[in-house]
Amino acid sequence: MSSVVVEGVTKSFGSRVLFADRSFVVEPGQMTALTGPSGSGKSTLLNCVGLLEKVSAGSITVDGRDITRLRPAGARRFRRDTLGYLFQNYALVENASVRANLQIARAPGHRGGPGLGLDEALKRVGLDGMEQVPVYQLSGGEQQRVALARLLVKAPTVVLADEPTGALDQVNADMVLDALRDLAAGGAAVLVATHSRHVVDACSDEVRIG
Ligand SMILES: Nc1ncnc2c1ncn2[C@@H]1O[C@H](COP(=O)(O)OP(=O)(O)OP(=O)(O)O)[C@@H](O)[C@H]1O
Repeated sequence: MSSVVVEGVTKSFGSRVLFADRSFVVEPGQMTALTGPSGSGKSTLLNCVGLLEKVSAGSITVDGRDITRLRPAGARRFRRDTLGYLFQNYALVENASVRANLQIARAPGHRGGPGLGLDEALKRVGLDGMEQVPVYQLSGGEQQRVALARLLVKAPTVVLADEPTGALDQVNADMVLDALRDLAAGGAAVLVATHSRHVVDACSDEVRIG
């Protein structure tokens, strides 16, 4: 179980301050919506928690460790063992099969929950029978569902989702929200950047920036 403690975080690009002195906590079991106008820095803040961007000031503590101070090897371990993400570009290996993309999620040493088996996860997202298909042959919505299945297999203790229902129809959007809620119910700390009221309503609380 991991809580994410964001304390006094500021992010600037050059002289432009995107957000300043932001503090909030996402507890294990909580699904928090991150909202704010377009350009306010929601994706950037998720990227800071995912260690894809550096904070300009402040700390982000997970399991009592300030992850903004991790060296590259520690950052890699954090991403591999603790973090799961559902971003707009899906971050899948396009030439590999659906099954291979899910197998990567269970790297040795990961510290997530028990997670779903591969077959169960594929069934859950409606992609059973497609294990051998290379990802590049799938539609955008199907790729999004592979990324979701990968999260369910990994069962990470910190989950970051960036506009996870943006490109999906209602049925698939609800599938994504149900899965994220299940991860939270299993003890994950889930942070979801969104403009959608429907997504905010599915969350247990809301942090606004901008
Ligand atoms: N590497 C970078 N260098 C300079 N500016 C950047 C960089 N990354 C993001 N920005 C700027 O920071 C601002 C915030 O972007 P971000 O994508 O975090 O906003 P957002 O709140 O997620 O927006 P949206 O709701 O439209 O997705 C944007 O104006 C963007 O151009």
